[in-house]
Amino acid sequence: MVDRANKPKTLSSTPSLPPQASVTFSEDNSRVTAELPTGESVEVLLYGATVLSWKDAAGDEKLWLSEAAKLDGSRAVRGGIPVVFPVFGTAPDHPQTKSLPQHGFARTSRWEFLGKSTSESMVGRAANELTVKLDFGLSSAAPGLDPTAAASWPFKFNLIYSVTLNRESLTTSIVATNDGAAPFDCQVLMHTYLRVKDITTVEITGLANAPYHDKVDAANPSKTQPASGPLTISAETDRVYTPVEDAVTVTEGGKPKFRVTRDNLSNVVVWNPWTEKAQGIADFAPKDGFRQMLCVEPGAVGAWQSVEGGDAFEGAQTITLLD
Ligand SMILES: O=P(O)(O)OC[C@H]1O[C@H](O)[C@H](O)[C@@H](O)[C@@H]1O
Repeated sequence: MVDRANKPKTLSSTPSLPPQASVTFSEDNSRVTAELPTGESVEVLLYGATVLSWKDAAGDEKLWLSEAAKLDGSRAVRGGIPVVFPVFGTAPDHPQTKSLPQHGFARTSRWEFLGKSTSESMVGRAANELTVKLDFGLSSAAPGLDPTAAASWPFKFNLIYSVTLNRESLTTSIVATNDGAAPFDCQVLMHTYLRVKDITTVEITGLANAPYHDKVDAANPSKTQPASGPLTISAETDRVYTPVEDAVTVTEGGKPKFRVTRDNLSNVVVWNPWTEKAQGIADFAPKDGFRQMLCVEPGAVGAWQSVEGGDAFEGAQTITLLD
């Protein structure tokens, strides 16, 4: 007699396949959102092509966005990931860019949504992992271009900005093409506001031995990060690093949280306004919100990138979730 309870199980002839999963996607005239079948999501405002939100599968937000951020196109978004182009800060001594407002015009122009693409890979945490890429464009001929740009920066250019989401990471990349004959100089930066729970328990590694420009210490700005020990934040911090290492890691409460890697972006700005500066920033809310944010901003801002007619500058950041 066959002992049915102990009979080895045999595979059925056709293994059951997972249901066809796809990316959920929505678009209106102000923003674009995409959600992976596993729940991770990203939301991008056309104004500035600003990433407003990046959530993991559990719905936990990874970016800090001010409660007073203007999302109506009246000013650059305070939080998320604004795109800085073609100047970081202001450059009163640089003839081409001296008339531009702080951080240029990419973050104050309305970008066009160019489309989405999805791909599947077998690598990573899960087989059949989906990746979604959202592409945005801004050119010198675009109707959404900030009018101050047209008046102050008379170059022919085309920008493609791509936001790529998968289960573990978010990548933002830019291609800045010179469509004219005259060369132009530019700087590029991704002004990422990372969300943390408590800035006093945050440690930043990957900056060892890195020279930096300390914007808070105007009298003595040229410094070098010590060879050992992480960077911690306990006061206003505004530093333009040129890291020696490839990745900057943010840990919180001793646990790795984010790894930020760069492609062709040789600088990393670390910014936290702390108490007084936050008080003075009109769209920064709540005023103690600096405790829940840390800007880690990959960019090419230490020098000018000179782009000849027909050439392009490309750069990217990838933020990987470690927790
Ligand atoms: O107020 P914003 O123009 O958005 O600039 C916010 C901050 O951006 C960067 O991190 C700069 O290094 C800071 O000096 C600046 O204060």
